[in-house]
Amino acid sequence: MDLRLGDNQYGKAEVRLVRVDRAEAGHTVTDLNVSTALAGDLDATHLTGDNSGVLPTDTQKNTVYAFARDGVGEPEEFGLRLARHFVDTTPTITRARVHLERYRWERITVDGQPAHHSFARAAGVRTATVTYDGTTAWVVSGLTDLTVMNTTGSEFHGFHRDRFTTLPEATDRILATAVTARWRHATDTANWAESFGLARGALLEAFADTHSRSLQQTLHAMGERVLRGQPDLAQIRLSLPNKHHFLVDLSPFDLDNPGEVFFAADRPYGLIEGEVIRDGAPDPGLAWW
Ligand SMILES: O=c1[nH]c(=O)c2[nH]c(=O)[nH]c2[nH]1
Repeated sequence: MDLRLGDNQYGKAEVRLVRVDRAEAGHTVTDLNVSTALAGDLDATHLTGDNSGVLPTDTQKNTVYAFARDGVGEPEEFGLRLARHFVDTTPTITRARVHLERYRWERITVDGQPAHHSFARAAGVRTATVTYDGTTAWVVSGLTDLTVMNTTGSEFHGFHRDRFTTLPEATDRILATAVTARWRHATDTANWAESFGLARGALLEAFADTHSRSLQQTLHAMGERVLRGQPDLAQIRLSLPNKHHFLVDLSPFDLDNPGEVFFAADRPYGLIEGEVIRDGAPDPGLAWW
């Protein structure tokens, strides 16, 4: 035969799970979007329609909800529980990948007091991807949609010019981006909450205190700051859309514009992506991304 079945995986995408912990002192909300992807000996279903080795995606969804009955914990923990369960209990499945997004709900304050059971959805999403192959569990933590802006301290000049280049050299511009970052842990045990807090803080601090000559340079500084702060992190990848802010020409109205009035464009946008890797970090194999 000149054709063969290539790589494949299957699972339930975007299982929306909200868990309420009803402590007397105050409720807490865990709001997740969970996606499962299983791989293994699945030739039969593709080639002959024999589904005896297929754990239905409906069952995978049910497992997410059933496991949540005991509590969810940190996204990495919940992902590890699920991934290990699918591989360790399903004969045909040799690899499970569980991707989680956790949405933020902040407690509302009433007359200076934290509300008992009222929350407002906050910006920014925490992410985790766990991949387990029956032996090793790879854990990647991250965040997305963390929108940040520096109103000065950003330059972009000295770039290559050709006959299509019109961009003026900028010695003082707005730098804004919505950070997507994923960092890979060298181990499958960690204080996930603390590690996430440190990484998020490092990203924000590096963005704020790096005098930027390009978003590429800022990206590298952000990645470096995260890895320097946590020796157990092996690798970080960043994807940074350059949210351009163009100074509006007010001269038709006989007005100057000393860097105060901007047009915030939403597209197109520069998309700057890159990674920082620690020398000697274990090979992530298929787990990365
Ligand atoms: O920080 C930047 N990097 C670029 O590569 C680029 N290209 C561009 O047009 N503006 C910018 N800004």
